[in-house]
Amino acid sequence: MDIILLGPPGAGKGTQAHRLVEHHGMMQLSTGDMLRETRKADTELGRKVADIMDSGGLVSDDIVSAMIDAKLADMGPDVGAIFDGYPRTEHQAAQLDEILAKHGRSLDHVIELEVNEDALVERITGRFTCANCGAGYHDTFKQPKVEGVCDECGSTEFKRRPDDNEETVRHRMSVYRNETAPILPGYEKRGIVKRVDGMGAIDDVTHAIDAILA
Ligand SMILES: Nc1ncnc2c1ncn2[C@@H]1O[C@H](COP(=O)(O)OP(=O)(O)O)[C@@H](O)[C@H]1O
Repeated sequence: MDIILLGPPGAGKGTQAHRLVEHHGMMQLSTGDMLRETRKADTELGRKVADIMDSGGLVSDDIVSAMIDAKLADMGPDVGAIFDGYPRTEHQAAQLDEILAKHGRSLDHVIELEVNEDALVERITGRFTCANCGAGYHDTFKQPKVEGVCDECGSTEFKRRPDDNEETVRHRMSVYRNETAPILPGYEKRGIVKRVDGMGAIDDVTHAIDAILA
């Protein structure tokens, strides 16, 4: 089963994708995570990607689609893919259709996490993750149970994303509205869009997604 998790920055796509990986043995394909790896390299591409990400703009469609194509080539046909942060433009959506067809796969659901944009800025600017296992936390909403220690793996190292500041977040929201939201009508015509209230508790959102996948 292949699905897209869709929603603005901070909607909780990454959090829910991690849970789907744990509960359903699916594979998370996050172009944001892939690009964060790419930017670490001291190469021309790494520096270009870092500049674009820090401004909140979009990396080129061909670069991200090639990354997705390469990941799917390595995946067994029975492992479900969770597309997280991809596709983000109408061109990427068309590219994904071609890539899926090439690998003999198809989309089952596009799950849209519906959220209130004003709340997102607070969510995003307060978030941080475990540097070791990637577990997500928040200054106000979800501190580790023991201060400074990851609940999941015990690590004491945490990190914040450089693009999680208010100015960049607001730009990423407008990019979502202008570039990404327009891909929804195409999927709606195919009857595969499912909407989930992304403002509820993390567990409630997970239950709603589980019900769609069941
Ligand atoms: N599919 C994509 N197409 C173009 N750029 C992307 C794509 N995925 C991620 N990026 C780049 O990486 C940044 C971070 O993406 P992501 O981790 O998905 O964060 P968020 O959903 O919180 O904005 C984006 O702002 C953009 O610059």
